[in-house]
Amino acid sequence: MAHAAHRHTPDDTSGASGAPGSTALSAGADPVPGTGQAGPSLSLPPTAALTAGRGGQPRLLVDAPAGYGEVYLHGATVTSWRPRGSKEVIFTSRQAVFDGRTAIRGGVPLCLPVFSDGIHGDARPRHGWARTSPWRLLSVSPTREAGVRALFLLSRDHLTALYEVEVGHELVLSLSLRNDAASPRTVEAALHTYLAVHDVTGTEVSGLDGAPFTDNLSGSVLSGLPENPPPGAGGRHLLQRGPVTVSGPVDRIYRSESDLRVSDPGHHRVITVRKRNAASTIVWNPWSTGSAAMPDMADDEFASMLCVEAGAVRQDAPTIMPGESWSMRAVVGTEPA
Ligand SMILES: O=P(O)(O)OC[C@H]1O[C@H](O)[C@H](O)[C@@H](O)[C@@H]1O
Repeated sequence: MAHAAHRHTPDDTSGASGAPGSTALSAGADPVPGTGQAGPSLSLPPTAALTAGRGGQPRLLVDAPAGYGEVYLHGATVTSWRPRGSKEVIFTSRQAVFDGRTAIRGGVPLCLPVFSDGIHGDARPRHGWARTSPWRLLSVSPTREAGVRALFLLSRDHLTALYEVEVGHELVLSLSLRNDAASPRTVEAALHTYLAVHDVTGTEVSGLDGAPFTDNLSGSVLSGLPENPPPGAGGRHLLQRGPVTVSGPVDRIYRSESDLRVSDPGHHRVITVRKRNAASTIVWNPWSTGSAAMPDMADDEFASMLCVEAGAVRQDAPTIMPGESWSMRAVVGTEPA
C-alpha cells in the first residue's frame, strides 16, 4: 500500500534553520539563473568553499572540525564524506564522468521522481531527472556540532525538492518534496548511497533479517502474493534470512524501515545507516560482470563499494496531495569495529 503523505513538520532533531519544510522552500540566496550555481549573496562559513571540482564542475567543499565532504551542484550529489580522523565512507568511481550531464557514478545520487525504470517499468530517464539536474545552493551554515549544513533546491515538473546535507561526525541527508500540481502524485525517491568498503565480500549488512525483498536479478514475479509489483517492475519476491552478504551481483529492493549496520572489517569499522520515513532499502553491487559493461566504473572497483540505499519506492512510494509535502532522511555514521 502506498504511504499517504502528510503536511511537513520541521524536523526536531537537527536544529536546522533550513530543515526541510515549506518556509525554507521560499528562502535562499540569489541563484544564478540556469546554472544551478549560488549567486553573489550566498555567504559561506570559513569551513566551506564553492570551487571547481572534477571536470571543472561546481562543488561545495566542506573542511570542518567534525568532517570533510564534497557535494556537486550537478544532481546535488554528495561525492565524499569523512568524519574527522576516519577514512572515506563514500565511494566515487575514479572513472566517474563529470560533464554536467551524466549522472555521477558513485557518491549519493538522488533517484527522483522515479527509481530505476519506475513503478510501471517504463520511466525515463532511468532513476529520474534529479541526479542529472543542476540544483541551486540556497544556504551554507555551520552547525553546533562543528560541521556544515547546506541546503539545495530543485523545482521541476510540478515538484519542489529541498535537500539538506549536513557534513559532520555524521552525514545527515534530508529530502523534502512538495507536490506543486493540482492532483495527487505518487513519487519514488531514494538516496542511492555508494558506501566505500575495504572488501565487499567481507561485508555484512544487518538489519534486514526477515524483510521481504524483490530480487531484480532473478526470474519472473511470483503470482499470488499480496502487493506484487505491476508488470515491468520485475523481480522475484523472497524473504531475507540473516545478514546480507555479497559473493556475486546483488540488486534487491527490501521492504523495511529498519536501521542498518554495514560491517567493514578491513577498515575496522561498522557503517551505520539510520532511516526515517524510508520504507525501502535497496542493496546493489554490480560485481565484475555488471561493472565490466559500465564505462564510468573501473573493472576492479566493484570490490570496494556497496550501495545501501534508503528510499521509498515501488509499493512504498508516497502519494503526495496537491500543495502538501513529504520528507525522508538517512543518517550515515561510523563506529569502530
Ligand atoms: O546505472 P544506474 O542507472 O546508475 O543504476 C545503478 C543501479 O541502481 C540501483 O541500485 C538499481 O537497483 C540497480 O538496478 C541499478 O543497476
